[in-house]
Formats: sequence, C-alpha cells, structure tokens
Amino acid sequence: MLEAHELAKYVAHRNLVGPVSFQVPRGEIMAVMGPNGAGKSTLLKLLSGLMKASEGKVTWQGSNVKNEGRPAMGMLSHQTYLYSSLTGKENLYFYGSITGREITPAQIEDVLQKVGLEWDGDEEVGRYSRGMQQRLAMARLLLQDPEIILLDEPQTGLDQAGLKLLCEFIRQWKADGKAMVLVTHSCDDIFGLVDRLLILKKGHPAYLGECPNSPEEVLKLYQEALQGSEKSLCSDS
Ligand SMILES: Nc1ncnc2c1ncn2[C@@H]1O[C@H](COP(=O)(O)OP(=O)(O)OP(=O)(O)O)[C@@H](O)[C@H]1O
Repeated sequence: MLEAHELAKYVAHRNLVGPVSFQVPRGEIMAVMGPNGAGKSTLLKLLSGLMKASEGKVTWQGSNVKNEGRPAMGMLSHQTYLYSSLTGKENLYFYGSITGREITPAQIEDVLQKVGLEWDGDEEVGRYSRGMQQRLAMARLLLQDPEIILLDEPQTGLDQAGLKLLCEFIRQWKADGKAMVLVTHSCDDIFGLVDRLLILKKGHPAYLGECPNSPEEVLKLYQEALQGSEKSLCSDS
C-alpha cells in the first residue's frame, strides 16, 4: 500500500499542496482532480521524490520511502522526458538500464509491439509525433514494470486507439496489483477503473473518498467540492 501522511509542500510560506493524507492499496487507482494550479502535479512530484516534501512522509508497505532503497516507481506524464536525438529503441535501452536490470533486444521488441511502434523503433524520437512519443513512454513503463505507477494526464496526445491501449494497460496493471495515482482533467474511459477520488482546491483536499461510478456523478461531486466548504466534503481525511 502506498500512503501519504500529512504530506505538504510550502515554498516561501506559500502552500502549494497539503497537508494531505491518503492510502492507495495495491490494485487500486486514486484519481486526483482539481483546477489548474490546484497542486496535482506537485503532489505527484512529492510522491515520486522529484520534489522534497516540507512536511509529512510517503510510505510503501509501511516503510518510509527514502531516496535510497526506493520502491520501483514509474511515471507517465504529459512531459515524456524522452531524448529526441536518440531512437525509440535507444531511449528504451537507456531508461531500462537505469533500473539496474539487464534489458534484452527481445524485451524491447515486445514492448514496442505492444504499443504499436514495432516499425518505428529505429527512428529518432525527435521525428515522432506527439502521440507516438506518448506511446513510447508507455513502452518505457511496460519495460520498467514498477510497483507504483504515477500517471499525470497520461491521455495527452493519444488518439482513440492509443487511449484504448492505455485503458487496457491500466486494467492489466490493476490486475497485477500495482498502486496507481492518476491526475486527470477528463472523465473518459479510464474513470471506470478508478476506485478513489481526491479533489484538490488551492492545494487542500476538498474531497477524498470513493469515486462515483458515472462521469455525471463525478462532475457533480467535483462542482460541489469546489464550491462547498472543504471540511464538510472531506469524508476521510
Ligand atoms: N517549484 C515551484 N516553486 C514555486 N511554485 C511552484 C513550483 N511548482 C509549482 N508551483 C506552483 O504551485 C501551484 C500548483 O502547481 P501544480 O503544477 O502542482 O498545479 P496543477 O494542479 O498540476 O495544475 P495544472 O492543472 O495546470 O497542471 C501553482 O501555483 C504553481 O505555480
């Protein structure tokens, strides 16, 4: 289980996010919603360790997540962090190797095939379309096979087929027991897989609880949370 305990980030006395506490058990997805600037990406950076928390801590399976001995975490975001002068395959070799595992050509071919880039692996990533880059970032995640997956607007740039593929991967990751946190602005197909919902308003949790089943209910809850008092809508924080 991934847990945030009173996690907060302040910069020059300005509260960017938190304090917020939540739990994401293995095999579950927590969606994070909120207006622009609400602190969603900051929260993911705190969870991933890209940004140091001002207060609180993150634990995985009950142990403090520190930079040393960090559990495997993977990120799929609107920023791909791919190297444009390297080919698709070279990017995968590079990112695969920094996990410390030996990566074989067969594994590279396999993940490229799974994301529909089997003919594009030798092309420089700078020549990829935005959607192809996002598909390559999905291949990188498949290769890394982390226990915790952080998804920051992962739909960015994907066409309908790419979105369907992403949903299938997320369904499989859920079945495999990954713990996932998903930042999103849209109630698309992925939402059917979401278990819990955190709505941030100016960095504070305006709602934390079960995720409604239909997009209409999510939208209604979202609007109520942003209009209403933060405390009264906060079911378990
Ligand atoms: N390193 C930083 N230093 C100072 N302020 C920052 C830093 N990073 C983010 N912020 C500020 O923190 C606030 C939250 O930003 P964040 O990117 O987390 O929002 P968001 O909810 O992800 O927004 P969006 O929906 O637009 O992606 C913003 O006001 C932003 O300007």
